[in-house]
Amino acid sequence: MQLLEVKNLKKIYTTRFGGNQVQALSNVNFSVEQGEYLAIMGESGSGKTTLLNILASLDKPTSGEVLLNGKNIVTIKESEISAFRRDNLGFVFQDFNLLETFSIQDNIFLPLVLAQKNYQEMNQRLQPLAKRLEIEAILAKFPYEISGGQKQRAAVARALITNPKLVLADEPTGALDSKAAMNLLKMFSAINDLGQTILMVTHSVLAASHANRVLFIKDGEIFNQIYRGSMSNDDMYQKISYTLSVLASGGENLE
Ligand SMILES: Nc1ncnc2c1ncn2[C@@H]1O[C@H](COP(=O)(O)OP(=O)(O)OP(=O)(O)O)[C@@H](O)[C@H]1O
Repeated sequence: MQLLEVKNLKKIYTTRFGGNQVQALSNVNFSVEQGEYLAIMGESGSGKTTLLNILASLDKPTSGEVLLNGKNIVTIKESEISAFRRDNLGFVFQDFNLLETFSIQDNIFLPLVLAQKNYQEMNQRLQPLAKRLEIEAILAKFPYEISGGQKQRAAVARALITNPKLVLADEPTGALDSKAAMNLLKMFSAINDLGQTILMVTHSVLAASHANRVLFIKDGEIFNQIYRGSMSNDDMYQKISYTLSVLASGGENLE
């Protein structure tokens, strides 16, 4: 079943001074199946953040459609956007975005508090998640007392606790050392194996090599896609590296 459909997406920024126009997305089309794990790559300035912001309903496209479960999120009323985001999407950011004055448990509870769930339900949802993400021992701690890897696992728990249809991750391993990054990627794979749909924007070949499909953006358009098929993570790594090297040399001659 198709969870997300992106159709003819275009985004033109008009700069405040001088009225210059920048075409960040020129014509983006792709869809994501329920349960997929998709990575989006592309050189700096290719339009990844612009795309993610539109998928997160933080920004509007100039034209085009984004359908989540058939509902066009581009036309949702401003007054309904926060609730829509809270009920359908989970976010994982590069720099964790945890509130420093809240305990880890309260950070994870936050989206449910905003959705006015009672404590018993919040706790029932937290326990299996905390176990799976190996953060049971740090729930009472504060962000400044734990490692980057632990912070990111707490952020993943916060993203998952609402049972979102789609998890959007923006460079989730960007601030982690290699061991913590690998640990997080294993957890993402395990979460995806349980059926969670994940869309991750990343510059990291290692991170993208864990996804089931990698989509490359060049100059605001989809340039190429790699499907995992029966490939191992190592095979994916090689193929992604090759595609990025072709992209960096101008994008010609891709086999
Ligand atoms: N608010 C804005 N106003 C004007 N131009 C913008 C704005 N945001 C992004 N752009 C331009 O749109 C294009 C795409 O930018 P975007 O940030 O989406 O790229 P990116 O692929 O995420 O880059 P990076 O990997 O460096 O984060 C770039 O040319 C950028 O300069």
